[in-house]
Amino acid sequence: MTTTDKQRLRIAIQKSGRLSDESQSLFKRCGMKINLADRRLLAHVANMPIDLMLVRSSDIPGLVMDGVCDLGIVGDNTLEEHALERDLTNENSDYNKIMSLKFGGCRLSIALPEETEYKGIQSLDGLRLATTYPRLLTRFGDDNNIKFEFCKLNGSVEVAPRVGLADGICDLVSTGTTLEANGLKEVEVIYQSKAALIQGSQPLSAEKQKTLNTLIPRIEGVLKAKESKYIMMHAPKNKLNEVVALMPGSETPTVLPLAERDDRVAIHMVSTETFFWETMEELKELGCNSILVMPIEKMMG
Ligand SMILES: Nc1ncnc2c1ncn2[C@@H]1O[C@H](COP(=O)(O)OP(=O)(O)OP(=O)(O)O)[C@@H](O)[C@H]1O
Ligand SMILES: O=P(O)(O)OC[C@H]1O[C@H](OP(=O)(O)OP(=O)(O)O)[C@H](O)[C@@H]1O
Ligand SMILES: [Mg+2]
Repeated sequence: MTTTDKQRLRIAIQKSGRLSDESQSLFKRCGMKINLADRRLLAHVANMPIDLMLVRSSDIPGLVMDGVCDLGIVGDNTLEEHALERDLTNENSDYNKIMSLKFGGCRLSIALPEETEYKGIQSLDGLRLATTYPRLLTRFGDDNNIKFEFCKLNGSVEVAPRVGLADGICDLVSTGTTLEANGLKEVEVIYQSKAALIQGSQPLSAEKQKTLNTLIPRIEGVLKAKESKYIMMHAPKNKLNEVVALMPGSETPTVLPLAERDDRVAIHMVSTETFFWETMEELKELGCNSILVMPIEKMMG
């Protein structure tokens, strides 16, 4: 490893799968020019001292905990499962969660064949469940005083009950389509997950820390901008307070006069929460018109 390599912040992200596009696009929006040649597993960022390591998501917690990578983007589910596994074998399981990101939302749930009558948590005692997450499932069992048998599968978990491998499953659910397609019903949610940016517990060199200090506000800015909208409209001057009160998470609006209209003004403001059609309809009822809702690319300060 050259000295220059040592000064470059190394970040592990998923190579391909549910988190890979969002992870790359987050960093691109932070201004990184990523040199992603086909099949290259260590991508240099051309304009910042950062390298992206493209790996399986299940390897990311270990790479960060062992200090091979300085940072990583991984689902809470994978992270927590790996940490519990390492605790069991007395391996280092330390990490810092820098922030939760706003993608990769899913839940870890227990599901049973649709025809099984579900009689509450205690009725799960003694069942054999297929899962990729035996540690999280055991913790749920311990918290509820029940025991499971496992069948560890790393993919296609939903097929296990149909082929007689298990009584039910414990797997990730987002829309519920996969459960439905496999004749399963969700009976208990045991863990809620989102993608997270994590850091190893080892201190960073001064150069790497400097890069991280630049990167964090940029990520926060991108995440904030994602939910925020720039809103413009024309509003009746005498309804100004009611209009502003309707705006979700808005900061002080800019109020501008309109040429040749004393009774109406133009309002510009940033709304930091999801802006719904219903709000636009209410604004219209208050007499607003020319309502424009525009995406914001970056935010700072
Ligand atoms: N259906 C889903 N909807 C939203 N997020 C999901 C969904 N399934 C998984 N995830 C999240 O994305 C992460 C990666 O899932 P994905 O299926 O792409 O990879 P994997 O097969 O679990 O892992 P690996 O990269 O090790 O092969 C999961 O750990 C979870 O946090
Ligand atoms: O509730 P849904 O929206 O249907 O999503 C749930 C499915 O998504 C994940 O698998 P994925 O599609 O990532 O396939 P994999 O088994 O290859 O990881 C998860 O393991 C479920 O099978
Ligand atoms: Mg998957």
